[in-house]
Amino acid sequence: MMLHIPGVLTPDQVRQFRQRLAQTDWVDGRESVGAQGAQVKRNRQLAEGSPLAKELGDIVARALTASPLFFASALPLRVLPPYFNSYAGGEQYGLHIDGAVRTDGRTLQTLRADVSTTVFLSDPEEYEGGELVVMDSYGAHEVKLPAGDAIVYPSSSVHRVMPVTRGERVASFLWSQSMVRDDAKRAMLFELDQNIQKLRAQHGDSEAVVGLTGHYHNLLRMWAEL
Ligand SMILES: O=C(O)CCC(=O)C(=O)O
Ligand SMILES: [Fe+2]
Repeated sequence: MMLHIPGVLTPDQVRQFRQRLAQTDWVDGRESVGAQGAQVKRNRQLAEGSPLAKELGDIVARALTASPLFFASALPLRVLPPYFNSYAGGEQYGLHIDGAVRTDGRTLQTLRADVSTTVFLSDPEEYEGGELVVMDSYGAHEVKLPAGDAIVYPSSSVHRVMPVTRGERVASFLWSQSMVRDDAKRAMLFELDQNIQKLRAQHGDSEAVVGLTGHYHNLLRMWAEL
C-alpha cells in the first residue's frame, strides 16, 4: 500500500530545514548502499554521522511518529533515524529494492525494513524530473509531492527516482519495521481503521462501532509481532 501523508512538516520547518541544508556538506550517496544499489545510485546525502542529520532527523522522526496516518498505515515498531538526500544536475537513483535488514551506523540499531518513507523537502515547481516511481502489481506509480508531505510505501517494492534535470530535489527518507510485516495485512488493517473512524464520526460509539473496533484490535493481536 502507498499512502500520501500531507503536512508532516510545517512550511516553517521546511524553510528552516532548507536553509540549514543549503549550508552543509553532502557526501556521495553510495556510502550507505549495497552492491546492487551502488551501480544505479547517483545522488548526494548527509553523512550518517553528521550532527545536522541527527538534529533534523529527530524532528522528522518525531513529526512522523506523531502522525495518526503514519501510525495507522505503517504500524511502526521501530523507526531508524532519518537520512537526507539531494539530487541535481541529472542525478537519479535507478531501479532498486531497499535492503531487507538495515543497521544504522550511528545507533547500531538493526531492523527489518518493512516500510519506506520519503518526506519531500522541495516543492514540485522547484525541479524537473525527480519523481519517485514505485512498482506494484497495478503498475508504476509516480510520486512528486509538495514540500512537507510524505509518501509511505512497502520496502518490498522495486522503485527508482527519475533524473533531476533542472533545480534540486531535497528529501528526507527513512525505514521502519512494522508490527505487521506483511504489506497486504497492513493495508487491510488500515482500511478497516479508516472506515471505523468514518462510522464513528457518523454514529458515535454505537454498539456496531465498538464491535468493529474490537475486531480491529483482535486482528492486530493475531498479526502483530513485537
Ligand atoms: O529519494 C527518495 O525519494 C528515495 C530514495 C531511495 O529510494 C533510497 O535511498 O533507497
Ligand atoms: Fe530506495
